[in-house]
Amino acid sequence: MKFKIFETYEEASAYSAELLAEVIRTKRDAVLGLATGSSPEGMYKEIIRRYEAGEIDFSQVKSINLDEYVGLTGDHDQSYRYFMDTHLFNHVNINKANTHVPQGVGQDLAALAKAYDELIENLGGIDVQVLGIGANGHIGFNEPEHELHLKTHVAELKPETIEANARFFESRDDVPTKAVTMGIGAILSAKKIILIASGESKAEAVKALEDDFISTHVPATLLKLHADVTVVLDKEAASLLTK
Ligand SMILES: O=P(O)(O)OC[C@H]1O[C@](O)(CO)[C@@H](O)[C@@H]1O
Repeated sequence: MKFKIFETYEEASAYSAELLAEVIRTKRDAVLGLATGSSPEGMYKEIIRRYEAGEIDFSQVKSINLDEYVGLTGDHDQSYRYFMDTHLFNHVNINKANTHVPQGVGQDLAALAKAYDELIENLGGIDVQVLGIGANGHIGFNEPEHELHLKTHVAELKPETIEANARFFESRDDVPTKAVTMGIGAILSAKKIILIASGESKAEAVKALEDDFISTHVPATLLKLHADVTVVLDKEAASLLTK
């Protein structure tokens, strides 16, 4: 695991954008595993800037997102499909048919989850997976538990996650209590992983990435088992690191 620490969130975002751009430069039809939330927002801004400067071509790129709230359709302004459209896809020349976000609405979410894992396989796997991290150490919506799922599944959100994400909704009661999320297996099968964290609220979870343990109670620590993870931090998120 490599730690890259920057003075500001903007610098960290520019660095993450460069890592992602590098993957696309190397492989025009790369499969990007993408994340939502506030952590990667700055990276998407920088990616759009680079696209507008003619530095990145998305015409062959495919994307697969980590998660989606159960109960929200893609046109809901807090759905992760809506986030991806408005923060990235609507601004670059990606073919929308090549962008994938789990469906949070449907008769049989378990069947849809199974189909999502098949889709990842059919795409040929994920070339680079972008991740944020929850203050409780979650990645995607793989929340701290005794056991974690390898495959895409419906997850119950922890009260602290509902609390943290309430800032995006009108009230806490509007925050969905469940989400469909890729499992730890798909995340760890990505060839390369970029984890972005910003702000003091993430410092403790980030510290767990440095310590010598893995635990399903801090899901992000399982990333230590992966050979190519870059953790991109601003100085506040890095404030408890000893290195
Ligand atoms: O980046 P944020 O908004 O702090 O959220 C942390 C993580 O938790 C999630 O909300 C759940 O996947 C992600 O979207 C994000 O990476």
